[in-house]
Order: sequence, then structure tokens, then C-alpha cells
Amino acid sequence: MAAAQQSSISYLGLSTPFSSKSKIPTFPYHMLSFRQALCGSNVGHSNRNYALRLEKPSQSLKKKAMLKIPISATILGDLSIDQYTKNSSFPKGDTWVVHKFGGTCMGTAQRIQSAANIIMSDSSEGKLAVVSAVSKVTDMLYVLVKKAQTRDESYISALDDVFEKHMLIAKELLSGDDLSGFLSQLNLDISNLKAMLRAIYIAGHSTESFSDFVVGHGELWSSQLLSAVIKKCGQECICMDTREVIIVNPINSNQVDPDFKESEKKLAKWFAHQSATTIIATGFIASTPENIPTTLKRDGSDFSAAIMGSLLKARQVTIWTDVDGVYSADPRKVSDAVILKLLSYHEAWEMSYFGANVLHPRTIIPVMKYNIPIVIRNAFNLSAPGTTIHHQENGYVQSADSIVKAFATIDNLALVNVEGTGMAGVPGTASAIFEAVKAVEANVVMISQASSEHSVCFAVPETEVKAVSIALKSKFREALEVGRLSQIAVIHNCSILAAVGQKMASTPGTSASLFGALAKANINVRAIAQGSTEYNITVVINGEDRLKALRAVHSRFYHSKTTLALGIIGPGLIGGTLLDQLRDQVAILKEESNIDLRVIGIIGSKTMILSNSGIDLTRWREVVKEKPEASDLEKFTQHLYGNESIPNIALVDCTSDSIVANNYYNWLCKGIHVITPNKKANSGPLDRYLKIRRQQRSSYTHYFYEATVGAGLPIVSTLRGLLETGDKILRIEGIFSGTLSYIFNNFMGTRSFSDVVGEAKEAGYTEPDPRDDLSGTDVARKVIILARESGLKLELSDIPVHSLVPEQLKDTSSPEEFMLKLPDFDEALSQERNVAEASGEVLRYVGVVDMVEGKGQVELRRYNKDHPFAQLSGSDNIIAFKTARYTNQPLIVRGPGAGAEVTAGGVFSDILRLASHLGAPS
Ligand SMILES: NC(=O)c1ccc[n+]([C@@H]2O[C@H](COP(=O)([O-])OP(=O)(O)OC[C@H]3O[C@@H](n4cnc5c(N)ncnc54)[C@H](O)[C@@H]3O)[C@@H](O)[C@H]2O)c1
Ligand SMILES: N[C@@H](CCO)C(=O)O
Ligand code: NA
Repeated sequence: MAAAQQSSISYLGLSTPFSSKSKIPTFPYHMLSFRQALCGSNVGHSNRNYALRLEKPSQSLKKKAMLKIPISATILGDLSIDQYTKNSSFPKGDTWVVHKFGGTCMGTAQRIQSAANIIMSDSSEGKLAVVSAVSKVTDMLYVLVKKAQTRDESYISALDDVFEKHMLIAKELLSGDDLSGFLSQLNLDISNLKAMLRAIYIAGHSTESFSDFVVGHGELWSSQLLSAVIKKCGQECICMDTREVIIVNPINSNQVDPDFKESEKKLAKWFAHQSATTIIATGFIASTPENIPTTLKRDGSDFSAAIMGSLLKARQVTIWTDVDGVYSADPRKVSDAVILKLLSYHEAWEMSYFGANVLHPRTIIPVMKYNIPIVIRNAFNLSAPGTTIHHQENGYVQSADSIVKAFATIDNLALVNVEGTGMAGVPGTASAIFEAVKAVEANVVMISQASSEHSVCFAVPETEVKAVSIALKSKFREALEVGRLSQIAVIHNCSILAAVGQKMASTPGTSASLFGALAKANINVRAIAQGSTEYNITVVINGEDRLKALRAVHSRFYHSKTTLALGIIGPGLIGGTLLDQLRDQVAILKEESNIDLRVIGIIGSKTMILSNSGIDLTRWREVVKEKPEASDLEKFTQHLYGNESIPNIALVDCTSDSIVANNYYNWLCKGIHVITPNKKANSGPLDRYLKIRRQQRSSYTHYFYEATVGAGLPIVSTLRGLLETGDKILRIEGIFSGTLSYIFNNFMGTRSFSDVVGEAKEAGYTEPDPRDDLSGTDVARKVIILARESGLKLELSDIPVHSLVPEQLKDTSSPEEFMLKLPDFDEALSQERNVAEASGEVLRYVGVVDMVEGKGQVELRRYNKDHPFAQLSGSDNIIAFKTARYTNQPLIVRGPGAGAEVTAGGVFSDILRLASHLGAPS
């Protein structure tokens, strides 16, 4: 009693076994008279001590108070605020946890009930839940103000909609007294708002604090709804209007600074008046030091939660949302992005800056100060553990973590490049540049300057670059005129790709891996910046590369599957067999080797089909017939190149068309890998061949063509192995034609030549036009391919061939007609064979690369029956490499050198070779 008399405020202590429904006055509004407080909506608790706060209490007021207090209450007498605080539930140490439920978690009655369940199932000693307004309500309220301000009468019906929305939710959640209590408060608020909006309507003007006041109602209602639900379930619970607790200083129109000292005092006072272990607090709203209602602006409710967490020195702040946690990259852009279990405050900070859907950096600051962990969890998937953002010592690393935690892009940027010799060593240049940028209020997203100081480049939003460029050109007009500056250039349509991870700071080679991945995806880097904290590396790339870049770097660091998009050109014998082989093997490759091959297009000579995610290979033959488009190789390539989801693309040319081969160079320039059994590019014009190989060698784009010689036999790779290890090729000699091998292995006794050719064609050994085989051209092409591979600069015309195509059939119009007429010429070839047989020899069609003489040959030769070349069977090829190391005994590769299965197998193994170059595990 004595203590209270010294103060103008008196606290009347009560001890009461009130039921939770009893209306017990507490005194949040010190401006209110006692009577008003008694009628207020704050609800007391059972079996606790309470204080009634009386301003300048008179004896009669005290008496009145006692009369209003339910019968079972015992008046304990006046207490000083200090005494009261000791008795109250004022937060102690880490007994409190904070939950935050955003608008989506408050979207429907069912969701509000789920939020209530989450709070109720938390067994912490003290729980404070910060809530956003019911989803969309904040926007609806802003619109109201705007309408009223612009004298648009429809604000009235819009306000009715707001009422309706809350009423419907309340009716679903509550009943009886709970419902009528909520609705009468809602009615009161709505009619007050109506009056206020009317005033705004008449004035045709609103102020920021008016609109903040109006908009703040969303949180008042949602917190009342949630607390009513919890109470209905029998748990005690109290609402906190954070305008009574959180004090902030506005900095500008979209930022405020919390005043923690003042807020702490306010919180102590708040607890002096209430006793609660479960509190539902309004997000988003606060007061200025002058007690004027305001808001925390963007991301307000997260910020409220963080501020409350720090004021309560909470043990943890949980942000409930609709995603399972923070992803390693935007999962809409990177399908195999993973949820990060742990993030440091700094990492979260960096990521949120780069647009990742995490907390706003400033919402992290209040909890960082006390090392309070923030957990991001999915309110709709409680089984997901979420992401914990916590304090992580520098240098402390978790071994299981990826070095780079996350990747993000910022789009729609322009790069400004200020260049000139006059900048080097001139202090103040950078300052002058950025003063000009500041003057037009542009936001500089990143800056990079090489140490030569001849250029400064920085990125700004595309929408601001025009003003920046004009400002700079005007500021540096003189410097540009006299040549101290050479140019102020703008590069439009850029994106920033950022890699974030605290562990990067202590891991050499991180940037090498990052840039390696970008290079492999053929992405040009325009500018680079890395802060000295090394928590992030930022690169500027062309806007159109952003998805490809994001996916390429993400898969590099997360060892996600080496995903390769394939376009198959020519689903004929080889192409079709390849598709069948892929069909049978892709699942195994994915499972066992982390290689994800997806055929996203098949094009034939007449029709094509395109797919974004990958063609179902189990029924590719049906799919190609279902809804084909007319063939258009340009469109086909564009489809592959422009695919949004897979950074690595390869075109597999299974035609024998030289027009298709004409495109290889351009494809390689674009970063599209090329794989082919088609010999036309490598045996065609020397210039084209050299251009293709130069391009491929100077880039990270690959070109593989093992199946062009000896089909699936390792001929090209053997030759490369010899050359690359420094061996010297002297001579390559062999039987290179599966068709001719088959023919001469089977052209015996009474068999006719044309029959055997028919069999070879039937077996799939011949070229689409068998004359290519019989004329020796196919062998000559292979000789050229190996000769060029070995370093000789030969044209196809440099190799004389011995043709087996009868002169009269050279110009028959089609392969079919040729096959029809061939029997007429059987006799001549039978004679040649008989002559050879008579002398104990066999005919063999051989090709030679003579590196000593620098020439190639293709001949029909006779061999003794015990010569290795005479021992072949089927479509066998045999190729002998005579080299400096293999001089006495050549290195020999022998086996079937034609046929659908072995050839397609060779192409397939080139595809896997490509995957391993792209980083697949061996
Ligand atoms: N058959 C073998 O044993 C073997 C061995 C090694 C290499 N090769 C090579 O494999 C390639 C394919 O041989 P194949 O036997 O499968 O031939 P094929 O005639 O059965 O198949 C070629 C397919 O390509 C299509 N095509 C042609 N031009 C096209 C174009 N411009 N655009 C799209 N599609 C087009 C054709 O319609 C056909 O479906 C040839 O280059 C051949 O030299 C074949
Ligand atoms: N037609 C070719 C196919 C293999 O390149 C041959 O018979 O050898
Ligand atoms: Na081969």
C-alpha cells in the first residue's frame, strides 16, 4: 500500500480462480479510465495474481473497482510496479519461444485451427505467436484507404468484404459467446473504420499514420481469432497488441528502426499488467515514440517475430510458412534443389539479399544479437524438419555440407561500364561515379573494378540504367571529350548469379569449380565480384543464360545427376537402335552412375517431336507417330538450346546427311555437344573439318565420333590414346568396311555377289546406299578420318579408290533400283574371285594410312589364306596400328565393324564419355 501511494499509478492486486471466460480487466491502455478498462476486451486467467492499474486512483474509484470484480476475487491491495513485476510472468531467460504465422498460415479457418494446434502442442513454458493478417487482408485494407482517398465510393462495399471475410472464418471456428464476442468487436472496429474512411473520403486525403492505423486492423483481428480458437480448446491465452510494445523510428517510407530500449520498457510494463504463458501478438504493427500507430513496412511480421524474440531473449523463433525450409536454389528453377538443414546468419543474410525466399536481412539482425536460432518450417508439412538459421563460428564447418550452400539469381539488371585511362591512380573517380548514381537514386547491386583501375563496372536495375547513363555522361562530359574517359557503356539484359556459403571462405578452389561449371555450360561471364568475407561470389551473365547458369552451378556443387538433354537426328536403323538401347539403360544409369539422360527431341527427314521434360522412351516409336510436327532442324535445335531446365545439351546425328553435318560448327559454337556415327563432317571438305576441330578444342564443348570408324570398335579412341601419350604413328592398315568384309567372307563357292550384298544390306551393315560401300568411298572416308586424326591434311579426292560398283549402275536413281539391277553383273565379280581362289588367295578390301609417305590408299588386294586379314568372319573389321612403340608387332583391334547394335552401342558410349567429361562419376 505504501509503495503505491508514492506513485500516481496504483496497482490493485487480485488473486482469483476466475474461469478463462471471466472478463477481468487488465490495463493495457493507461490513457483509459478505470471504467473503460473494466469494459475492455482483455481477458483474464485462472488462479493467478493480477494487478489492476489505476491512474490517480481515488478511494471511490477503488471501491468501484472492487464492486465490479467478480465475487471470488480477493483484493490483495496496492503493489508497486517493481513488486508486481517480481510476481508476474515477466520473461525469464530462455523460457520463451516465438512462433510466427504468415498470411498463408492464416488464410482459412482450417489453417487458423492448424496454427492453434501447433501452438498448443508446443510444451515450452512461455509461447508467443506473432500473426500476420488473414491472407490478402492487408492488401484489401490498403485498397480501402486508397479508394477513400480518391473519393471512390466503393470503399464501403470493399470494407463490407473485409467484414464478411472475417465473419465467415469466425463462424467456422467459433460459436456461442466466443463467436459473439469476436463479432461484436469486429462490428465495432468496422464501424470505427467506416467513420474514419468517411473522413478520409471527405478530405480526399490520408496520411501515412491514418493508413497504418487502418491497415493494422488485419493483425488485430487475426490475433483475436487465433487466441479465441486456443481458448476454445481450453488453453489459456492472451492477445498482445504490439502497438503497446514495439516502438520504432521511421527511417524512410519503407523502413523503420526498432527502439529496443523503449520497447523493452514497454514490454516490462505490458507484463506488469498481464500474466500469460501463451500470447498471440499482432505482427506488422508498432508505434512511434509518440505513440502513433505505425507498421514495420515490408516483411513486417517476420520482423515483429524477430523483435519479440530478442525482447523476450527467446530460446528460438520459428517462422511458419508454406515451404519445407530454405532451398539450395529456387526449386521452381532448379528441380533438384535441396532443403538446407542449417544456415548461418550470414548465409541467410546473403541469400535473402539475392532474392532467395528467406527472411529479409533486417529481420535477422535482432535475433543475431542474442544468438537466437530461427527455424523456418512448413505449417502444412510438419514432418519436414525445416531449416535452422543459427550462429556459426567462422571457420567452423560441417563436413557434410556443400561448400557453396545456395545459389540465386537477380534478373533484369544492366551493367554499366565506365572506362578510360584517366581513371587510374586518380583518387575520387569512384566517388564521383557513385555520386552521380546516387543523385538519380539508383540502387547499385554490385560493383567490380580491376586493379588496373582502367574501368569500373557496376550493375543497376534495368529500369534505372537510363537515368544512370544520362547522369554519368553529363557528369563526365569533359572527361569524355578530352579522352580521359573512353566510354560509358551500358550492357542491357544481364543477370547476377550469386553463390553463397560461409565455408567458401576457407576452401580454395571454390571459384574454380564455379567457373568451371559455367564454362562447361558455355556461359560467358561478364563481370565478377567477391566480397572479402568470401561469403558470396557474384558473377554477371547474360540474362538469357540465367537458368542454365543456375542449374549448371547447382548441379556442380550438389552432385546432382549429370543431366544431359539429347536430341536424336535420324531415327533410322542406328538412331532407332540407339533409342532402344537408351530405353533399356537410362534408369540404371540414373540409379548407379548419377547420369540422367533425357531425349527431348527426335527428328527424322519428314517429321519431328519435341518434349520439355523428356520423351517416354518405352514408347518412343508410338510417340513419334502421335502428334508429329513437320521436320525443321532450325526449330529443333532451338528447342534443345532454349530448354529451360537442362544446362547440358547434345545433338546426336544418326543420319548420313552432309547438310546436317554442315551445322556442327554452329552447334559447337553455341555450346551444344555433338555426337555422331555420320562420317560426312570428318571426311568432307578439309576446311570445314579443321574449323570444327579448332572450335571444339578451344571450348568446353565436345565432339565425339567413335562410331565413324569400325562402328563400336575402339578405333578413334585407340588412335587418340597413342597420339596423346606421344607415340608416333607409322602406318594404319586394315579392313575398315563391315559390308565388304562380310561380302568377301561369304562370297564363296557358288554364291552370287548380288545375293551376298543383299544379305549385308539386310543385316544392317551397309550404308543407306550400298554403293557407298561397294564403291570404296566408305572405306576412303574412314581412311581420311584416321589420317586427319593423325595429322595429315588430306581431302577425300586425294585417295584413289577401286570401285566394285559396275560402271553402268553408278548413276541408278535409287539404292533399290541398284539392288534390282546388280544380279546382271554377278558374273564379272565371280570371275575375279575364282582367279584369286585358284592361286590360294582371298580378296580383301583394305585401307591404309601411310604416315611415312603422308598418303592414304584404298585397294582390293589379294591375301594368302593364312594372313590375319584372311581369317575374318561376319562383318569383322581388323585394324593394325604400326607405331614407334608397336613396331615389330602392330597393335591390332578386331571385331564386328558394322551392324545396328554395335554401332548404336558405340554412339551410346560416346554419350557416356560426354557425361563423364561433364562431371559424372567414373
Ligand atoms: N549401319 C552401320 O553399321 C553403321 C556403322 C557405323 C556408322 N554408320 C552411320 O550411321 C548413320 C546412320 O546409318 P543408318 O544405317 O541408321 O541409316 P538409315 O538410313 O537407316 O537412317 C538414317 C535416318 O536419318 C534420316 N534422315 C536423313 N536425313 C535427315 C535429315 N536431314 N534430318 C533428319 N533425318 C534425316 C532418315 O530418314 C533415316 O531415318 C550413317 O551416317 C552411317 O554411315 C552406320
Ligand atoms: N557401312 C559401313 C558401316 C560402318 O561404318 C560398313 O559397312 O563398314
Ligand atoms: Na569405332
